Amino acid sequence: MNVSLFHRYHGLGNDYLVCHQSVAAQLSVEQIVRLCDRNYGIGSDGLLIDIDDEEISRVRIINPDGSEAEKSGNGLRIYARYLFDIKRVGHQPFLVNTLGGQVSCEVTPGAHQIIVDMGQAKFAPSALPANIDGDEVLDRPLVVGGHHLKVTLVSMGNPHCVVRVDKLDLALVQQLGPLIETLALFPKRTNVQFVEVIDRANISIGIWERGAGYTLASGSSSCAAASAMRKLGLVDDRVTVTMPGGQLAIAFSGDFMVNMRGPVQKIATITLDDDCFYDLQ
Ligand SMILES: N[C@H](CCC[C@H](N)C(=O)O)C(=O)O
Repeated sequence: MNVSLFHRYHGLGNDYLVCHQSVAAQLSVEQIVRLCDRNYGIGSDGLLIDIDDEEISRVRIINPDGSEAEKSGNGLRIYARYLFDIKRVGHQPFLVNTLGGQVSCEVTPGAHQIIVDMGQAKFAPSALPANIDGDEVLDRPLVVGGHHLKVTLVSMGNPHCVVRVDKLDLALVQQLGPLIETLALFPKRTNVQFVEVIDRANISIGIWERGAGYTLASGSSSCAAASAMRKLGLVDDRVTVTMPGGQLAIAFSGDFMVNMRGPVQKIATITLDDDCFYDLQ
């Protein structure tokens, strides 16, 4: 493997490695899983692959379990900052293509606050996909692990099962998250958020990510949770989403078009040693 540079960033403690497609082309899925391992690899909540040989920059989002995600909110803010750092973009808004659709990004002055138009929240179960009839699943009863839940299904390009609770309990997120993620109801699995509505402008969420598990923050989860609460009429058009890792600002326009604004920080540029993969066949 030639010199393999990885750029490590985080958005509210949800961290990603970024690499160029030429580096990723040399990696097997097993090696990407190893890269994301926090003991045997560099450690990360996922890998962002920069595809720069198309008219519009494209990012592939790989979860720590090797599965590919259609979209990532923190991932897109980090990718936008990476493109700014390598001088492919400036402070003018620019388009980025993802598996889950095209988004518009903007790096604000100082490059620590990034704005992403995340596209439209969709409530049809088929958009996730979910094996359930009907146009929408809103505050629907669902029993999981003996707990009687109220769930709303939302797609941000990637799937989300939003559980509304009176009081957020992060231990319950970690207990029920993996059960919900892998329900047969979700043929491509799902991300999971538990949501407590604080008032019409504030929600608190706990996150269990598809293919990544418990994370401190999630941009697409913030968009999905805020959209679900907006759909239920419990919040207005501007919502601050508070997570263990910090806060994101969500704003709605039109028909559930979702705008997200939040921080990104660069941690390090890392040169990977081939020996990291020595014990892999
Ligand atoms: N694990 C997610 C992708 C990353 C989402 C999260 N890190 C974000 O910031 O949106 C999925 O499989 O859909």
